[in-house]
Amino acid sequence: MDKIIIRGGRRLSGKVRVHGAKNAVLPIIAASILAEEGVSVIHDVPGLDDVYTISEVIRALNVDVKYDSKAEVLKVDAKNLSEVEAPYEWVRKMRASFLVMGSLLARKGKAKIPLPGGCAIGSRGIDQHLKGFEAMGAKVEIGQGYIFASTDGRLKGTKIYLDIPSVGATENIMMAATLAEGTTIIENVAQEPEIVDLANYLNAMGARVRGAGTDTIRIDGVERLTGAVHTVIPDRIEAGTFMVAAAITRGDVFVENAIADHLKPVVAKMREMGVIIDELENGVRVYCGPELKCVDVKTLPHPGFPTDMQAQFMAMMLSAKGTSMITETVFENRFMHVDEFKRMGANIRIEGRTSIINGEARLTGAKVKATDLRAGAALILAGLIAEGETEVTELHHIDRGYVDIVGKLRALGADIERHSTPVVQLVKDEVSEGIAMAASSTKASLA
Ligand SMILES: CC(=O)N[C@H]1[C@@H](OP(=O)(O)OP(=O)(O)OC[C@H]2O[C@@H](n3ccc(=O)[nH]c3=O)[C@H](O)[C@@H]2O)O[C@H](CO)[C@@H](O)[C@@H]1O
Ligand SMILES: C=C(OP(=O)(O)O)C(=O)O
Repeated sequence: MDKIIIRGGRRLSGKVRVHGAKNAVLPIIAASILAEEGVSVIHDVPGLDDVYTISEVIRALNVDVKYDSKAEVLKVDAKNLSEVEAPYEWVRKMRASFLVMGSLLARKGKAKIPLPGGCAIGSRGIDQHLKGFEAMGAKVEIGQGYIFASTDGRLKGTKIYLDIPSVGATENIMMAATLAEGTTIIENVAQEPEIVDLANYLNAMGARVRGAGTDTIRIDGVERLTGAVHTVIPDRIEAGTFMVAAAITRGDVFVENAIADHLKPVVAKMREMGVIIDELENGVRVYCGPELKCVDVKTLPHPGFPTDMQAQFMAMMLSAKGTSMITETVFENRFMHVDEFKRMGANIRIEGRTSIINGEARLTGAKVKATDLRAGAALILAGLIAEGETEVTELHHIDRGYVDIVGKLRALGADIERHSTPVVQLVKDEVSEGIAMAASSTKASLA
């Protein structure tokens, strides 16, 4: 069993570089299969387990995918796309696999995808995705654990109002609409930077998408799309995680590549806590004095405070003066880290969708498990200030979304190491073109 060991008490300083965004690259890879000809060359693709998973999904559709993990470049040639069924073995590993549905429906007129199911942080419905496809003329059937969608001829452009500004539904419908007949207008859409990045990539492929980043997106359907060159935006959640790492250890860290504009609520709340953040040309410098103040945070769709930073903020609140509160409005079960923090000596109370966090906690190292991706990151952050040794397990969650978090924190001065089983290490070392994909299959079958 892999584990991360942290001995707390070190102040972090130096520079850390943020990788390309997981939540931008996953829909972009799903969109790459829309291209009837030409190769897409996608830069700044992080070597994450989730990237390997979605790559395997599109490979199963007979798409040629090559990943150069050193250069972080992914090449996709989708001209031979022939299959329409995404394999359960990959979809069950990662919900975002469902994002291939819109592209498949648009390009092949049908798609068969296993129901992604719930996950630890919530039930995570897909009704808004399906409502969008149906409004465009698709017939959707659910049975034997699968969703089967089909259309006679092209999808038809129409007006769709989302009941909630779902990130995934916005992306899936956007992709489907690129090849639809006529104009699709989607209202009450998600406005995350990752939506804008997807729209930019689709437009580079020849699509006509306008309004991404606002609450209404208009897509004028085109006949065909071709491969395109694109560079993925930096990961704002990875950036935020390192910003918290700097503040929680009362350190001084330059987070290179962080785009402050994408991090407005995070920056604002950290400043409210007393953290100093200098917005520089190529990143942000984060430092602070010995004392942090308590704050209240409510997670919301963008441009509100991101739910994906909630657990990391809770770790930081444990070291602040006074009582902080977090209200989680996006996912109904995203407080699983609370019990793990308690194992480290935290005093936190949950009342409905709100956590009440008592500050100035004297955290002590303990054996804890990552219950989901960001919970895992938050436990590492807590370990950085805990007295003694913290051991974090269930690292597959963390590997979905952070490239070498241990190496990056160690380079900043943290006392942290990862203990891997030899066979996993062996697989991880396989990095040349194409081999990384095979390695991930091997790794998955070992998981
Ligand atoms: C790969 C990716 O980009 N993942 C992000 C994406 O997830 P994801 O796209 O799954 O998140 P959504 O915005 O769709 O979900 C937000 C909420 O809406 C609900 N919902 C969603 C769709 C639907 O059809 N019906 C429905 O009820 C979900 O259960 C959830 O409670 O946005 C989340 C919210 O910012 C982030 O935490 C995830 O990191
Ligand atoms: C919840 C997350 O991702 P996903 O939607 O891929 O589960 C996340 O990135 O924190």
